[in-house]
Amino acid sequence: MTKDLLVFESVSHAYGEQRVIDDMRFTLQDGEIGCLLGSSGCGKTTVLRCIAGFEPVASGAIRLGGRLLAGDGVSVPAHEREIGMVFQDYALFPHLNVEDNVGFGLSALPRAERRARVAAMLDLVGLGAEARRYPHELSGGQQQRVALARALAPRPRLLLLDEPFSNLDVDLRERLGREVRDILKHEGVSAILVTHDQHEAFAVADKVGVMQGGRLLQWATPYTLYHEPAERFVADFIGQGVLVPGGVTAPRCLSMELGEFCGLLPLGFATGDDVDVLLRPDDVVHDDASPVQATVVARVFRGADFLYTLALPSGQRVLSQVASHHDHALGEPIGIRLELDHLIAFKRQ
Ligand SMILES: Nc1ncnc2c1ncn2[C@@H]1O[C@H](COP(=O)(O)OP(=O)(O)OP(=O)(O)O)[C@@H](O)[C@H]1O
Repeated sequence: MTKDLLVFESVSHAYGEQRVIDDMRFTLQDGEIGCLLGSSGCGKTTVLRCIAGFEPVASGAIRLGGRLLAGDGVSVPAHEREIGMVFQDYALFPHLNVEDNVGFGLSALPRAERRARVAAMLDLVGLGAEARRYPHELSGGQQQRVALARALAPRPRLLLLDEPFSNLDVDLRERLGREVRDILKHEGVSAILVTHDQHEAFAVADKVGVMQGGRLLQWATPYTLYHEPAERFVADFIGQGVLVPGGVTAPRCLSMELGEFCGLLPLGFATGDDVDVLLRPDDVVHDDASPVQATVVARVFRGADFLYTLALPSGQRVLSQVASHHDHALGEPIGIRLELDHLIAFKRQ
């Protein structure tokens, strides 16, 4: 049975007059990895700082495992919140070796217990052989693993990770992201990750929250965000796709340049509504037999497939993902059709 761990209840925060978190609500279940995703300055780090206890909340409440951490005149000091943190720049102590870094927060434990916990944490992150090395003798990825081991050692109830992989190169970022997910799941530790990298969010997190200008637009699984974006911004921000114009011609029937589609439009639209329809590259299928032709205006070879940008007769652009043996030149017309199993549409204002 799932249990609420972190509950964010209508939290707002301002730096002076500037409101940077606006009535934000979400719940992280016990054992879940959540991610806050958004572009620079949208307030992600401020949310983490409020959870960690480095910033007060202006209104609302934050609870962890049923305990009120902040709000209603309460503010539990940061060191009493049972929360661990991992930062972008690792923040290791340069004068301590790896095992002393990892054991730093364990001074209350008896010596033997502390040594055992440090050894277990180093094994967990695959750095048992590096225990006596100093941070400057390690690669960036190894340093981040030490930071993770140090944060997990005191058995926090929640781990906060602020852009933990952004100083690493792309390959390592992906690998470490998967590793960190496996480690957190193995230890049963819940976490909140902050990133502006959508691939990272999808690879690591169970739930992702898309933020814009201090607001949380949607908090959902990566699958739901991709297939059922709740707002136009989320549709645009998550994955690749183009919003194309269409009109509702009958109940649940939509007409657009690429044809008429009935039965797929969600409820909530009225005949006569003008809408924008989200078309993902995998919705637009290359088919030589199709009467609908589009012209290749840009192409990116991605190994397994091409991502074509195509112009419809009206000039409207769409993206199409096509298997890589279909090699078409710029300017060439190709047949396309839509293959939709559901429709995402937004009413045009
Ligand atoms: N200590 C501060 N005092 C005043 N304003 C701040 C402070 N920290 C952040 N801000 C402002 O609050 C807003 C949100 O900042 P925050 O760091 O939370 O965003 P972010 O989404 O984490 O951005 P990034 O991805 O660039 O780190 C920004 O406009 C920022 O300029």
